Formats: sequence, structure tokens, C-alpha cells
Amino acid sequence: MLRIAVPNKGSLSEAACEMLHEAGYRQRKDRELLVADPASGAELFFLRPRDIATYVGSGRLDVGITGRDLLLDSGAHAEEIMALGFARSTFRFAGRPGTGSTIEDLAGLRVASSYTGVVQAHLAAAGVHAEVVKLDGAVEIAIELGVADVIADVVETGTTLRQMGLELIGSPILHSEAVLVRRRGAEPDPAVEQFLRRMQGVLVARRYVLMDYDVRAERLEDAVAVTPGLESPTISPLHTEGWVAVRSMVLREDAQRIMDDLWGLGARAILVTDIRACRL
Ligand SMILES: Nc1ncnc2c1ncn2[C@@H]1O[C@H](COP(=O)(O)OP(=O)(O)OP(=O)(O)O)[C@@H](O)[C@H]1O
Ligand SMILES: O=P(O)(O)OC[C@H]1O[C@H](OP(=O)(O)OP(=O)(O)O)[C@H](O)[C@@H]1O
Ligand SMILES: [Mg+2]
Repeated sequence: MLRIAVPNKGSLSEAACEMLHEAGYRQRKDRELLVADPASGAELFFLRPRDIATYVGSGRLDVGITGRDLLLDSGAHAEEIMALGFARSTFRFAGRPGTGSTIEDLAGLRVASSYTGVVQAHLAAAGVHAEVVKLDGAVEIAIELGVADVIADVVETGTTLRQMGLELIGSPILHSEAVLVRRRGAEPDPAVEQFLRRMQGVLVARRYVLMDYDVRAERLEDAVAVTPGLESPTISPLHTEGWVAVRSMVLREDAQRIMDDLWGLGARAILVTDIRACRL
């Protein structure tokens, strides 16, 4: 049985569960901590996101979904094996206007964060000595409440910083998103490989659409240049002489532009279909 660690709450939880569902795994009912999915050969463990790298690093669980920032902060013996494209954020220093503009300006100040591992490593790498104050959350209010001069926290839209009248200091400490993690140096495992193919299939199905269209045979090469597909498009003869049907995968974000280009080449009956699942 493949043992998978899944975030049970917070920003990662819903999107992680959605992705596993799309990959064919059983959904959690109520607030179960353990869901057996024998049909998929897996057991899902619903854990605090911050603990997931620790469990996977210990080797007790085979693979987990967590944030890159949480993985780095944990110092666990685990490594990122696939980026999942959701819960994207940056991790930044911020302070009241005038506090500073570079990391060197933080020397001697108190820095509040929930990610003390990441912050301490980053300050040490820059050779900056500052006191790190550990908080559990709502870190942006720490300056207002007088326990810190600077914060280091997750920034997505920047709304929370603006609400508290804080400004960014220095460049991003890291760029984070949800990731799959595995124990460092773990042996190759067919069950993990199969899980990765399922998850990769979801990423591809989200990123690409299928495009079908009919085009005159003499314009086929021009059309194929617009829709080369991942390997090569499928070409089928049409009953009407001189026309062919083409099927190709295209990036979802490019679909409308490609349809415009194909139309300009005389293509007609251009159809776009979602991909529900795939293995490439
Ligand atoms: N606003 C956000 N946008 C994108 N990602 C976020 C956001 N807030 C937190 N994350 C990401 O979620 C992960 C942290 O999840 P965690 O559940 O510990 O915290 P949380 O989402 O803030 O939940 P909590 O309500 O427990 O504070 C990290 O990888 C972090 O980068
Ligand atoms: O840049 P923004 O779009 O404002 O998002 C970033 C905020 O979102 C998260 O907070 P959350 O609501 O999870 O509360 P927390 O600080 O208690 O974790 C994170 O910790 C930041 O505070
Ligand atoms: Mg939070």
C-alpha cells in the first residue's frame, strides 16, 4: 500500500484533495484522519501541513503534499519531487516604511515569523545577525503589538501587508507552491512511480486541451505548424475529398489565439475539448 500524506487544513488542503480526487483517489468524508483506498492501492493520511515533511522524511509515509516553504522550514530529511502549481506565494521580509530596503538593514532587529528555520538560514547565509521571534500566525500584526521590528511571512496578493501598513524589504526569500515530497535517498518504488504518473496526468490535463479541426489538405502543413502537438498531431481523411481532420493537444492558455490562427488558414469546425485524465 502506498502511504500518502495529505494536508488536513489550511491553504493547501482543499486544492490538494481536489487534485487527488482528479487523480482517482477516494475522497475524505467527515474529518477522517485515515482513508483507505484499496482500489488505488493507497492509504491517505490527513495531517497538519507543517508535519508532513517530518512524517515523509522519517520514512513512515511514502510521499506527501506540502508547501515548499514548509518543507524547507522543517529541515526534515525529505526532498521535493514534483511542483504542483497551486498555493503559489513568495516569502518576504516586511516592515514599517523606512525600516530598510535590504537584508543588511535588518541587523540587530527583531524578526517575527512562523518559519524560523527558513528565516534563520537566510539571515545566516547573508551574514546578518538579528533576533528571530517565533509566532504561530497572523504575523503581520506583530510589529503593531510591539514584539518585533520586522516580519517574514507568506505574501500572496499583498493585501495583509497593505492592511497593516507594511512594506516589503529586500528581495524574495523564496518562491513557494504546493509540492510532492519524498524521503531523501528513498529507493525507486513502482507504487510511487505510478502515483507520480497519476499526478502528472492531472497537471497535463489541467494545462492542455484537445483541439480538433478540419482543413484543406493543401493548408495542412501550415496548420500543423500552428498545432504541432506534444509529439505529432493525428491526421484523418475526411469523406469530402481534399479535406483532412486534425487532432492535437494545445496549451489551454493559447487555445483562443490558435483558433484565430487556424481560422485564418481556412480551418473550420474547430472544437476544443477538456482532457479529463491522461498518461503521456
Ligand atoms: N494566502 C496564501 N496564498 C497562497 N499560499 C498560502 C497562503 N497562505 C499560506 N499559504 C501556503 O500554505 C502553506 C501553509 O499552510 P498552513 O496550513 O500551515 O497555513 P495556512 O494556510 O496559513 O493555514 P492556517 O489557517 O492554519 O494558518 C504554505 O505552503 C504557504 O505558502
Ligand atoms: O498576501 P495575502 O494575499 O494577504 O496573503 C498572505 C497571508 O495569507 C496567509 O495568512 P492566513 O490567512 O493563512 O493567516 P495566518 O497568518 O494566521 O496563517 C499568510 O500567512 C499571510 O498572512
Ligand atoms: Mg496562515
